[in-house]
Amino acid sequence: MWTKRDIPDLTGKTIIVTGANTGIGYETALALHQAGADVIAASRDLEKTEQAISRMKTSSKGNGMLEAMELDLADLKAVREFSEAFKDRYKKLDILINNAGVMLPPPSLTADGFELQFGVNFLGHFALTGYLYPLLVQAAGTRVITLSSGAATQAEYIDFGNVRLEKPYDAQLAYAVSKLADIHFTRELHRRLEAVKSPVISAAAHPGVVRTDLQRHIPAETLEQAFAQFSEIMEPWQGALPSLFAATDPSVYGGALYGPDGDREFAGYPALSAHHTEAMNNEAEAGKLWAFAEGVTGIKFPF
Ligand SMILES: NC(=O)c1ccc[n+]([C@@H]2O[C@H](COP(=O)([O-])OP(=O)(O)OC[C@H]3O[C@@H](n4cnc5c(N)ncnc54)[C@H](O)[C@@H]3O)[C@@H](O)[C@H]2O)c1
Repeated sequence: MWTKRDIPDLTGKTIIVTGANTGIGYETALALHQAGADVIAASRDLEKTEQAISRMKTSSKGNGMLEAMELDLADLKAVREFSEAFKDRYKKLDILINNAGVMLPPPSLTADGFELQFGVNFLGHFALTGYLYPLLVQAAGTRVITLSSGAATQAEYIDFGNVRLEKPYDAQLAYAVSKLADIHFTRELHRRLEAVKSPVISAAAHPGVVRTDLQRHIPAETLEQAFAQFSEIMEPWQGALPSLFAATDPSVYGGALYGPDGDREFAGYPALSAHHTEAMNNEAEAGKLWAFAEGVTGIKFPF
C-alpha cells in the first residue's frame, strides 16, 4: 500500500493547499512540508490557520517554509486579492491543491450570489486556478489537484438554472453537484492542457469517508446513522493519502480521479454505476460549465 513515506523529495517545490487549517487539508499540508516542500496553507480564517501552522511546525521535520495566508473562496474579489498577494510574495507555483470545501450548510449564498457549496467547492477554486495559472511552472511535476467526493455520483447533471438557489434548496444534491463540477473542471482543464502540450497535470482525488469538521452541519444522530453504512470511517491522515498520491506520485496521469487506495479510480465506491460514470464523462457539459465559469468570474485561461 502507498504511504506518506512514498512521497518523493519535494525540496524547492512551492505548494498551496486550500483549507489547510483542519481535516484532510491539514494532514496534506503537513505531509508535503515533511517531504521538504514550501507550503502555503490558504484558509478563510487566518488566526486558525496560523494556529494550525504552529502545530504543524512542532511535528514536521521539513526544512521548507510553512506559511498561512487568508483566502475566502466564497468571495471572488477575495480570491483575486489572495492570488495577487501570492504572486507578489512567491513568484512561482509547482502544485495547487484545491482542497477546501463545505458540505450541507443551511441555504446561503456567496458574496457573488452563488449557492455556497457550488461557489466554494467549485467556482472559487476555478477562479483561484485561473488567477494562479500564469505562475504554474511549465515543467514535469507541476500539478493542479482538485478534491471531489463519492457524493459526485449522486448528481446526474449540473442544473445551471439552480446555481444561485433559484429552486427549493436540496443541500445534499447541491453538494453532489459541486463535486461533479469539480470533476468536470479537472477533466476539462486536463483536456485543455493536453491540447497545448502543457506538462502540467490536472487530476482529482477523493478521500473516502473521513470524520472531519466537514460534517458539522449534520445532526449527530443522523451522522452516526450515515457512517454506520460504511465499512470504514477514516482518520484525516488516511483521507489525505489520495490527495498526496495525486499531487506527488510519478505515475499519476491527467484527468484521472484517485481514491482511497491511492492507485485506483473510485476505489471504495462500488455503487458507482455506468450511468454516473456517464455523467462524469459528459464532455459537452464540462465545456458548458467551463464557459459558464469563465463568464461569471471574468477569468480567461490562455487556452
Ligand atoms: N471528510 C470526508 O468524508 C470527505 C469525503 C469526500 C470529500 N471530501 C472533501 O475533502 C475536502 C476537505 O474536507 P475535510 O473533510 O477535510 O473538511 P474540513 O471541514 O475539515 O476542512 C475544510 C476546509 O475548507 C475550508 N473552507 C471552508 N469554506 C471555505 C471558504 N469559503 N474559503 C476558504 N476555505 C474554506 C475550511 O476552513 C477548512 O479548512 C473537501 O473538499 C471535501 O468536500 C471530504
